[in-house]
Amino acid sequence: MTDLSEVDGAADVTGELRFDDVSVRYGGRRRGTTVVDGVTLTVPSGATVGLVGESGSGKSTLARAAVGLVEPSGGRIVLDGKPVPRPGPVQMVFQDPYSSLDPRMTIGASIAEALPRGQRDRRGEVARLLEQVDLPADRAGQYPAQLSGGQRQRVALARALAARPEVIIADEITSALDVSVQGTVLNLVRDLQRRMRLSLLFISHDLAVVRYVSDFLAVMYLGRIVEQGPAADVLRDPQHPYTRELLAAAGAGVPDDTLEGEPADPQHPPSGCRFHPRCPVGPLVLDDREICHDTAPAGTGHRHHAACHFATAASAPDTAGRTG
Ligand SMILES: Nc1ncnc2c1ncn2[C@@H]1O[C@H](COP(=O)(O)OP(=O)(O)OP(=O)(O)O)[C@@H](O)[C@H]1O
Repeated sequence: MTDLSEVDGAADVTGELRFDDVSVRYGGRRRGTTVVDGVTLTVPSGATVGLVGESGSGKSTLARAAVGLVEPSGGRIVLDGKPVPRPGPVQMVFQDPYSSLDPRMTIGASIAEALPRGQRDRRGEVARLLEQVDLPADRAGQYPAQLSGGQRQRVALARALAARPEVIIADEITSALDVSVQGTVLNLVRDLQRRMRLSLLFISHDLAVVRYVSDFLAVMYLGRIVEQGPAADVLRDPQHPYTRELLAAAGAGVPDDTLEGEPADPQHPPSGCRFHPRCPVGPLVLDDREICHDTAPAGTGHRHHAACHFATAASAPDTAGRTG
């Protein structure tokens, strides 16, 4: 069984971010809600992992846990096998560049603030960072309100790069942007990731966007990873019924929040397989869906694996009764 962490093989690689059986609970032990539930996921060094799933599936919460904005209630998050140092090597870029930049600070000051202590020639370094995100150095004297949404997101990226990160977590970074600039920001992120050999966890509900940048894909549903693997494999041969739904919706240009079935409610997650109330596959292969109703499928974490009792059911209907 190959874990994504083994993909690169080399032991001395840096920038490998690993979520190891991570859970996050909001609202206290008794009455709280577990919105991330036992997630195991690796962002291999220098690779891009796309994390998809509908709104509320826990993607942002997982990301926030990686940068210390929320505390996991279980499991651990490690960078190259050690607890993630703060601040520094793991940087997050958020959906809304308006709220992530201080409106009272010039662009240059915002970026300079994120530079490591002891950085020499701070002005020159800010200019270099602006250049890296395709902005002229004279923008440094301007304020966020003087920039377009796309330009502000470039500044947010420059600010993240200022900290000399090994890993960038990009959470819906193109969703709030005008459609006309989404492509250029996406290209920029992809180019920077490759050029600087960054590890990138790229979060989006939009599969069309994610497939464009990702080496690996992870699909999240109600706090759990339901499928993960090399992007090409997952896209060519999706194993989980939810992944297939997402792909079909993306192919038809349908927003994922219009998928059929009961909306997922993290406060009352279904028993067994969390997807079972919406699943089109269980009833096809089994007279009753007892196993789907009663038993959570084994988690993912393998080279290409889906957490479904009938993972290959759509492509091989004769697997009825299989419980793997
Ligand atoms: N600070 C919080 N306190 C309580 N519940 C929260 C908090 N933040 C998020 N949640 C809940 O946790 C669940 C997961 O939210 P999260 O934002 O991680 O999902 P997501 O997949 O990123 O969705 P979206 O794309 O809409 O942000 C949701 O039900 C949300 O309402």
